[in-house]
Order: sequence, then C-alpha cells, then structure tokens
Amino acid sequence: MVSIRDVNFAYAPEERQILSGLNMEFKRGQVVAVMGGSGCGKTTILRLIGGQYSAQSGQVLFEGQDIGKMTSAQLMNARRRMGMLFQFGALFTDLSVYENVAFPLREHTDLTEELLRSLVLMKLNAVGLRGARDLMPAQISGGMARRVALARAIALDPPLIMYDEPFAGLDPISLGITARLIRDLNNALGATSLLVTHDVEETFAIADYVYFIANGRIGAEGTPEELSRSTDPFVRQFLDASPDGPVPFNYPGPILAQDFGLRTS
Ligand SMILES: Nc1ncnc2c1ncn2[C@@H]1O[C@H](COP(=O)(O)OP(=O)(O)OP(=O)(O)O)[C@@H](O)[C@H]1O
Repeated sequence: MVSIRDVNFAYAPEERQILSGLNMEFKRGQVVAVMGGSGCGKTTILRLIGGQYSAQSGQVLFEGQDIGKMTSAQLMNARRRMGMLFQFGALFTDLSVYENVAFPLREHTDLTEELLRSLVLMKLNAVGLRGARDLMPAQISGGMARRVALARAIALDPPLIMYDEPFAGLDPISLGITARLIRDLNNALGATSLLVTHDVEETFAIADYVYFIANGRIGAEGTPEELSRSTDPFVRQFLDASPDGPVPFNYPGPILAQDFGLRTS
C-alpha cells in the first residue's frame, strides 16, 4: 500500500537531517505501528505520505505511485484515499457529531441527503455512537470525541488510514476501546492502518508489524511477538520504559559547558 524507499529528508537545506536512508513497507490489510522517541520523525513520515512535504531523495510510493512526483490533481485524488486521524482528533466544535462525520462526504461527494444519512449513521454505528448523532462536541467525553473523529476519518472508506497519536490523553478504558476499534475497523474495511504512537501495550495488542525509529532510520522492526522477545538494548529501553539506554533524551545541541561558558579541560 505504501513503500518508503531510501528516503532522506530535512525540513530545510540548512536544517538537520530528520530521516536518513529510511526504508519501510506498509502492507495491505495490516495495522503497522511506527514508534520511537519524541522528535525522531514519526509525524514527519505521515507528512511525507500525505504529500505535505517531499523527500530530498528516495521515494514514497502510495499504491505504487511516487507521491513526490504527483501533480496537485493526482495528489488531491490520493489524499481522498487516505483517512487521517490527527493528534487529539479535533472536531469542528460548532458542528454536531452527525455533521462532523458528514463533513468529508459533503466536501468530496454529491450524495443525496438520504444516502449521506445512511453512510453517516453506518460510520457512527461502527464506532458505537449512532445514538449520539445530535450531540455537540462539547457535550461528549474525550474518548467519545476520539471515536467521532475516527468515524469522520473513515467516512470516505479510505484504503489507508493514518493515526497520529490516537491514544494521547485517553483514560485506560477509552484507550483499550480505541485500540480495539482501530483493529476491527481495519479488518472490516479491508484497509491498511498506520499508527504513530508511544503506547507500547495497546499497540502490541493490535499491530501486525512495528517499526522503531531512531536517529532518522529504523532502529528495530518486527512483529510484536518478535520484538517482545528481543534483547536489543534499544528495543528493551522502549518496552521497559527505561530512562537510560541508547535513545537520547536531549535534543541535539551544543555541549552544556559551551552554553554555560564553562571550561571543558
Ligand atoms: N515544520 C517543521 N519545520 C522544521 N522542523 C520541524 C518541523 N516539524 C517538525 N520539525 C522537527 O523535525 C523533528 C521530527 O519531528 P516530528 O514531529 O516528526 O517528530 P515525532 O517523532 O512525531 O515527535 P513526537 O513523538 O514528539 O510527536 C523534530 O526535531 C522537530 O523539531
């Protein structure tokens, strides 16, 4: 569904390299997770797939087509085939739950009101919120809002669904429900799901394959079972949530002594 081949990327020529020689495969029908330390470039990968930015070298292929070489019309078309659930899945606060889910359908299709209603109710039913259709975003909980955002992301039946931190800020019950929904919707829609997340436990419960990113490249990859058995210090640091290990905590910068005007010898 998506292939990332030898991708090098920096936000600007003079800025630091975010991705270096990155290779990834997102196979049809799978739920694939992208994990890694803060600022390692996970969201950047979603932006390259969405065509918001282009790689300096290498290819990002969506259904075999190079995203970086698409015309704007082709890119628009490709984006319609990608559902995106952003961090905190912001809803339009002045639109009802129903209208939030109807929004992409109104934007991108000429469906009759009757057909549109059936589709919206089907999507809301899939996330267990058909009964909440008339509520406003301010009247529903954070976990429910995330599910409405999910219904909106799948409104156009996209073959690729991308989730940026879908579990952020959720209580443990909503977190489990959301994770299960991501898996079930992927299976029901025959879609491919790409999940950027920090939540190891929930992710390992639903993912087919996991990539760990470090220093702009793949630090480790495998099925949740393979990674759980791994003794690689990098993988262990993640799985055991350890503050000490190969993953740096500090953003790259001058050495401390230099910033504080201290002698280093
Ligand atoms: N628009 C931008 N312009 C310049 N630099 C950026 C831009 N967006 C992100 N960056 C930088 O690129 C790096 C990767 O950012 P990105 O958002 O992809 O990380 P992430 O892995 O998703 O992080 P987190 O888990 O903390 O959300 C960071 O160092 C960030 O400062």
